[in-house]
Amino acid sequence: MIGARGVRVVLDGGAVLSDVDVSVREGEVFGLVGPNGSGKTTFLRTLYRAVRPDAGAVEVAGLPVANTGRRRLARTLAATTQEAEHRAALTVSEVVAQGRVPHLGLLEPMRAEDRRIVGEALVATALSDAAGRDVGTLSGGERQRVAIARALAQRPRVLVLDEPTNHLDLRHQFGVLDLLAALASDGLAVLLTLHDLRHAVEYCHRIAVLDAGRVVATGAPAEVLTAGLLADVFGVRGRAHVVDGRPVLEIHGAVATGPTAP
Ligand SMILES: Nc1ncnc2c1ncn2[C@@H]1O[C@H](COP(=O)(O)OP(=O)(O)OP(=O)(O)O)[C@@H](O)[C@H]1O
Repeated sequence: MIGARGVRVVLDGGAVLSDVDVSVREGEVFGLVGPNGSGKTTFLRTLYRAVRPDAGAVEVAGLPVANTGRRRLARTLAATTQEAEHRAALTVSEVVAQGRVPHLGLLEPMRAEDRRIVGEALVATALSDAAGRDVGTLSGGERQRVAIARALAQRPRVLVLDEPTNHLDLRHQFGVLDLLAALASDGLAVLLTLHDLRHAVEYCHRIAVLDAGRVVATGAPAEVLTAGLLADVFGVRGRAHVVDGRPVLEIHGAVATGPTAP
């Protein structure tokens, strides 16, 4: 559903992504992990045309992103971003209803079917009780869920989420991850960035590890997150292993850095 080959992105004269290959299949939760500044957000931005690769090709559900109009793309791919969004005086349900725009004709009002889909997105994100609230009055975590609900209302085949568990309390972190797992098992391709590697191990079918703009490993999380990779890329001591058939990640702390020379 997502196919990126040889992607290179240069920003301000520096290579932010080099030779990135990522493929995400239908029905898969795919995690993009890596330290701060490794290029995760920039890669996601290439998928919805916010960043144009300097080399390589990106396809979403068979559509070449470079030659596909935003509206056509938005009927296939929905994204939630980390960028602050300022929406003056809109209610939660009005924001979620924006997800239907790519499916409507110009100035065409929402149909009963669209309203049903918006209602389902609110239920899926536990926001039905907040439907009439002004988004400006919501907490960071609630706004995160609104963004996910709007993406779901797009009824995409591919869902791309930048740190969807950011700002969420523990219950809602697992709520969102369980929801994404359920959506993937219904056939959606889900690509997300994550900082919590335990979530990556527990929820992702596969991950790609980005380090300084390059993919250094791709595969099942428990196989990829070796002690050596955790130390080299993330600077932590730990390992992933399988306990009672379930992958588990142990992290014991930061890699000790020796005393700095005077
Ligand atoms: N518009 C831009 N112009 C110049 N450099 C940029 C721009 N956007 C991002 N960068 C740089 O590209 C690199 C990768 O940034 P990116 O946001 O993709 O990383 P990330 O892995 O998502 O980081 P984080 O985990 O901190 O969110 C960083 O060094 C960043 O400073």
